[in-house]
Amino acid sequence: MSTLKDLAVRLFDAGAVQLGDIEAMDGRWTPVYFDFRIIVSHPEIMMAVAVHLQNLATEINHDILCGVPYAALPLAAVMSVNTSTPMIMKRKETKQYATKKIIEGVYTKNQNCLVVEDVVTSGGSLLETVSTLRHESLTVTHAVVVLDREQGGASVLKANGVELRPLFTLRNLTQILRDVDRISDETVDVIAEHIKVCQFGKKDNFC
Ligand SMILES: O=C(O)c1cc(=O)[nH]c(=O)n1[C@@H]1O[C@H](COP(=O)(O)O)[C@@H](O)[C@H]1O
Repeated sequence: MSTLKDLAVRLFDAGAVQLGDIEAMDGRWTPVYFDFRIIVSHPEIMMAVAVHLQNLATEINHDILCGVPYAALPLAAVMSVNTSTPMIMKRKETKQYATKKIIEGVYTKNQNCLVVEDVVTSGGSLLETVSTLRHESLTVTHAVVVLDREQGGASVLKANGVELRPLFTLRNLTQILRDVDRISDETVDVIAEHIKVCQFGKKDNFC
């Protein structure tokens, strides 16, 4: 299995990391944006990310997997097949005809559902999925994610009974990329400052 350091470099070289003044979700700005959707075009990277997430998942009691739509759906699917763990899919909107479902797949009340996500910033997207799953009487206590941007999402999730297990944090990922000369010291500093001033769930944040 590739190391996390190898994986970070492969993600960067595949174009998953964008630097600059970038508009992220909900009109917020960031000096670095991670687009992990590109891994659908790189099966070997997809497999490596899924296997690393599976390893995190072995320490968490779960019966079923659910990826946050859409970026984490293929990741959850690969994990499901690799580990023979059933998966369900949360729709973005309730289907308007026939089954009228919000969740696709088979599940039963009180099953432990492990949520899979690509990026956590404020924790909002993940929480939305958790709340739908809980509404369907599934138990959710943990989420595995590729990247925790360390901008308050983990605390928000913890306050809502969800423990986050990330493969990377924004600081350790930027440090890895600095160590292999993919990014400059200046970029590391800009990102560190962004993490400091843009904290969700806090009063004085500048996001
Ligand atoms: O908008 C973001 O904050 C974001 C930053 C980033 O580097 N990569 C990224 O994919 N995102 C998007 O932001 C979502 C997570 O943001 P939160 O809902 O604030 O946790 C992800 O599911 C992505 O849609």
